[in-house]
Amino acid sequence: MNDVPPRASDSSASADTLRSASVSPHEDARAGDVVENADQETQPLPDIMRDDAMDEDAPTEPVTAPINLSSALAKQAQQGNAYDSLSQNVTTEPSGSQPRAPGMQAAQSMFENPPNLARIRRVLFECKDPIEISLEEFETYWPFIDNVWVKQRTNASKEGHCTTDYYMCRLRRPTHRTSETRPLPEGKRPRKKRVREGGLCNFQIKVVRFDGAYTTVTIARTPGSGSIHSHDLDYIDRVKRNSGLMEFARRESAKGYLPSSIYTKFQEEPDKLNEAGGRFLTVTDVRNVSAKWRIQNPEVKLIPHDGYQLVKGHGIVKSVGPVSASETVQTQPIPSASSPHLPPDTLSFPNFSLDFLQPYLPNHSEKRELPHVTLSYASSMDSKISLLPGMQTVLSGPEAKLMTHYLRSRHDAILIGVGTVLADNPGLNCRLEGAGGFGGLGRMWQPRPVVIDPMGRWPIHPDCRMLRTAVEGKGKAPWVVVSPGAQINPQRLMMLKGYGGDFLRIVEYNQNWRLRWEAVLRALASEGIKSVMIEGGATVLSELLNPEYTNFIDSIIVTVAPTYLGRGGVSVSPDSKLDQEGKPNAALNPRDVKWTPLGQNVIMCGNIRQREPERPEEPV
Ligand SMILES: NC(=O)C1=CN([C@@H]2O[C@H](COP(=O)(O)OP(=O)(O)OC[C@H]3O[C@@H](n4cnc5c(N)ncnc54)[C@H](O)[C@@H]3O)[C@@H](O)[C@H]2O)C=CC1
Ligand SMILES: Nc1nc(O)c(N)c(N[C@@H]2O[C@H](COP(=O)(O)O)[C@@H](O)[C@H]2O)n1
Repeated sequence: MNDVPPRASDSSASADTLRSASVSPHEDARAGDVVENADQETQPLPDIMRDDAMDEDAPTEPVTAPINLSSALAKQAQQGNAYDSLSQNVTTEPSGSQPRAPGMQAAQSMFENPPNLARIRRVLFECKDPIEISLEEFETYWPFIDNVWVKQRTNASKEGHCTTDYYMCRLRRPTHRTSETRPLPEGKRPRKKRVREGGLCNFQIKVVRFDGAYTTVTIARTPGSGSIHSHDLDYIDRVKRNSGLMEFARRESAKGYLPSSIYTKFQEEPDKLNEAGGRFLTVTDVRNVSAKWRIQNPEVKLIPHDGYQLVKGHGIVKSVGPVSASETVQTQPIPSASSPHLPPDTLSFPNFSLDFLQPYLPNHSEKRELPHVTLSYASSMDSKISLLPGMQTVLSGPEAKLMTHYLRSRHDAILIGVGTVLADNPGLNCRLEGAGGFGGLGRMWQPRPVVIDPMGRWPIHPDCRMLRTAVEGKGKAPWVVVSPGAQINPQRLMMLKGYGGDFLRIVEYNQNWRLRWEAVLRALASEGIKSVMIEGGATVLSELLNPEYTNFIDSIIVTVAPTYLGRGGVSVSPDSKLDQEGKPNAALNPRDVKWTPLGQNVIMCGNIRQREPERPEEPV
């Protein structure tokens, strides 16, 4: 299978696992480890410096005479523009100034976008014609497009009046480099690297600065360059953030604001954020900028912006009413009141206490190798989770449903087997009011759906609820865990990636030729997942309740429904167990068990794995 290439950072693991992949195939089982998940949301790709891409002797004169910025904009407007939003500002009015009602206070914007930024980014990305601009214009706009370009070399004229910088598109060169084995400075962790195939885009430009009576900068394609990029600007914006945008984040960090608060505030101005190339900005990007500032200012206690608060388990949420300093950390999120603008499937935030869940929930401050795993499903009195194989069956009452969505919001990922996807076509998002897409910002509280589909049985298409949910901004696109034998054609791969999802390839099997759960969990951990809620279905749950997996399962939260589904139903039941004398024994007894009535259901919470004792605070 070569449509999902191995990732450089996993080279040692994949080498091992590829060895075991030569063992004979089986429907649900192949050997392995993750080979790729090129989700680039949070990983700025390393800069690529070059050597051979440009021909030194190639003529460097532009083919046509350069035009200035306004002509370039006018020309672009005539040609029509496929992906600038209609709302983009086309005047030269600074985009920060919006008409205001008399007496209205202007809310402080996070952005100081220069005029026409979206369009000028496009002009500087496309470089259709040579363009001559003033030095001031260059210095204003270039930082917002510098993510596209990687400098190759500089030539200066003998008199020093003319400097030419040669750039190639970031996607010209592969990210994989042999310098990976270079020793790292003490205390530095190796950077997670993504492999990108080289030669993707042959777009090259030169930036000629001429210092005369006044300084001009000419930007033009070089003769060896392709006439267009092989991708759009969004693609690059997803791969790497530009430095103009990150400067806004740095300025807010220097005011002592929490990265999550800065990120939240950015998301409140989506037009300006997109205009500045920040559509794919992540909270990790902001954290990286903030971390640099904090090295110089370690004593500063970071705070949320005015009108926001840090809510345990949910990050930054908008405050309702005035918030005093002592209230900045609360245990209960307070969502805003229902509004007609919310989608019709919005669930109101539980107005009853869910504190009983707390001891069984992930503690993200805990340092651990594998994610916290919660098994959570709804069962009948006779341990059935559906009436018939492949038939979705409602067992949770309204209160238990809200609880399930709350649990989803408290986990980084929701995992199910492909049998459940085929039976239920689920959304697997959090639909509580206040979650991203339901009145919340970005993908706030939204977990990552993960589907175990070793042979690629799921016919993923844009109508699947998980993809529709992602497109509507109401959840994240799924990651599909496959084995090396899965036939994933490139169109399918590109389609899923286009939605923000991905395939994770696992090449490790257990003795029954099933994917090793430890490898699945490790793969998720390596993608930054700290907690996983496993919802089903019957095959997945029954397997994980067996003794060999109890070390990986932290807690179990079962919604028990007052009904018997009967013998034809689909059971959740681990294998039978015998004691040392060969007598039948209980297969599994959860510990620290608590039963809590919730509407017509009863919720059984228990621990499976021994919990780490709480570590005492380290003395300062
Ligand atoms: N009441 C509830 O809370 C829930 C009920 N369900 C119900 O469960 C039923 C579906 O259950 P199942 O058919 O058992 O499907 P399933 O969702 O457990 O998926 C089973 C499939 O997943 C893959 N798989 C799982 N673990 C694997 C491993 N370790 N290695 C390799 N492949 C692995 C295999 O392809 C296997 O055929 C549906 O009727 C659904 O409605 C599902 C989730 C929750
Ligand atoms: N907690 C719970 N109670 C039930 O009665 C159920 N049937 C399920 N099923 C699980 O929820 C998924 C559906 O999710 P969406 O509502 O589509 O987001 C389904 O696939 C099962 O995993 N769960």
